[in-house]
Amino acid sequence: MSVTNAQNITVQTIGVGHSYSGRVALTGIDLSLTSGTTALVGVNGAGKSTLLRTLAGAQQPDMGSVRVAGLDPYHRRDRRAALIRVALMPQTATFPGNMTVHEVVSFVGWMRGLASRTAGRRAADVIERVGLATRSADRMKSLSGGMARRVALAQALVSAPDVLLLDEPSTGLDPEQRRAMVLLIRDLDATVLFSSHIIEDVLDVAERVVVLESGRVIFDDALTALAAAGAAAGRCGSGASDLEAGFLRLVSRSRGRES
Ligand SMILES: Nc1ncnc2c1ncn2[C@@H]1O[C@H](COP(=O)(O)OP(=O)(O)OP(=O)(O)O)[C@@H](O)[C@H]1O
Repeated sequence: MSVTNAQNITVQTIGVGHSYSGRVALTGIDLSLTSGTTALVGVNGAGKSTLLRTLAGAQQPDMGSVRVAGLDPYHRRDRRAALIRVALMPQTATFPGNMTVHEVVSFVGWMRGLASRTAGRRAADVIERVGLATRSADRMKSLSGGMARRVALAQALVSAPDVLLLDEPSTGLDPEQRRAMVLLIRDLDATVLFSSHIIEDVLDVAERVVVLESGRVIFDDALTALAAAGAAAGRCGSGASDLEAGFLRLVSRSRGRES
């Protein structure tokens, strides 16, 4: 079953491949994402971060092409217009420790083309949305790791991009913060692709799941289809366990084909 709407594609990859010093990270990736939330899952080293950076215009692939709202983020003519539409929350982010939370978020808004007053206002809004309003005037060096993750999300949200790419957004958060992050992602009005190792997060948020294994897409369908595959294999009967069983079954089948 296809879960994309060909008329409303906001991000697309065509035959994308990438290697690092001969080690293949991505190969033959054809993906179309439209509005809604998609989870990107895979074991360590499957290629998730590489794919997210590639879609964000942050890492030019060796092969194939990327389109954001029909624009090529790696072509000089389109790059500026494409990059305004897409934002990446990276897996690890570093911040200048002496800048305040409000300054680091509004600065990113300004860098992404907002007038400075608008950037300041939007920064205050998104800082509130990520639950850090009371820390807005604090210096970044005074924040915990989990709070810094939420600042990274606020930076991604500040320019209200059409496409949000979130690299393991809930990693390093305590259960309460994780829950808040999940609810926030669920309410985003954008095309969202987020990577995660936490199967409950996928269950709570995503409509669609893309599974990467050794740089290839081995599954791209509705969440319910992955859970159904897991239930058939393991007869678990609980959502998260069915998803996990579906995921493990896919990965082991894919590895069986390779060996
Ligand atoms: N900058 C880099 N230089 C060399 N190899 C890299 C680099 N970044 C990633 N790789 C390699 O590319 C492959 C895919 O890595 P990537 O970080 O995209 O996977 P991932 O699915 O995000 O992993 P994780 O879940 O551990 O974050 C891995 O084999 C990794 O070792």
